[in-house]
Amino acid sequence: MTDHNRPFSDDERAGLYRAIYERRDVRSQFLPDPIPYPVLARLLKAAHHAPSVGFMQPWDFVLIDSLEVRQQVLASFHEENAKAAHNYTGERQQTYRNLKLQGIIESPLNLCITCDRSRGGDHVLGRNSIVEMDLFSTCLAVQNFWLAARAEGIGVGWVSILDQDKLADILHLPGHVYPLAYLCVGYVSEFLDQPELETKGWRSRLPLESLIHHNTWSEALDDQALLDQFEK
Ligand SMILES: Cc1cc2c(cc1C)N(C[C@H](O)[C@H](O)[C@H](O)COP(=O)(O)O)c1[nH]c(=O)[nH]c(=O)c1N2
Repeated sequence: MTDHNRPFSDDERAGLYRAIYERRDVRSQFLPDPIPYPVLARLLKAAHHAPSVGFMQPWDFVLIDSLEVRQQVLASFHEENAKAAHNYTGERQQTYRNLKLQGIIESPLNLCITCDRSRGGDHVLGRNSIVEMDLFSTCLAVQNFWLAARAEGIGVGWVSILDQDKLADILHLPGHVYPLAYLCVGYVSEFLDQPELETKGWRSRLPLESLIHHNTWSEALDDQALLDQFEK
């Protein structure tokens, strides 16, 4: 057996699940400490090892530490967030307005993970029928980055309340490059034990049992032995 085929030890497995369960979207708890380059390099390498359709690797990583650039992005956030608040009324709108939904300036590093839709030419293996597969691949790079960051004690917050075209302009992205994820990145004072939207009463985690279907969408899972596992 080659070394990389060895089974995960209990500790290794526990570490992976810990990163998954204790990863958080961070917006309020950023510390200003810079991320050392060896650590940042490990995170980017983890992102770059995500799966991608046809091994397209459509991502690029735009590292943003300029205050001026971040202020421009923040201005777009404020504009879009003001519009978003109008989707709600009354108490719900007040709750929305009280949510902190970005840490663009407080985090020492912003990172835009982009998707180059033309990488690999016109015919990418596996993207023949469903052309969004490059976007989905880039999301997986985001998740790898996010989980690796959690294992390094670094928080990540995804900010999507932005005007996509303005963001592309601010970052000088060419037309074929899509700004897929705008992330705030930095060490944190703490990781919350639940999603902030849950603690603030916005929305709760759905029961997993209610999301599992059997063979087709219209049939709920009725395998009690499996359902019992989710109680544990
Ligand atoms: C594609 C996408 C886009 C966004 C997010 C996530 C994802 C996946 N999230 C974070 C989101 O609110 C958070 O993941 C959930 O509330 C669950 O919390 P945890 O990530 O488990 O802490 C997010 N959070 C925020 O404060 N502002 C935002 O604009 C966004 N946008």
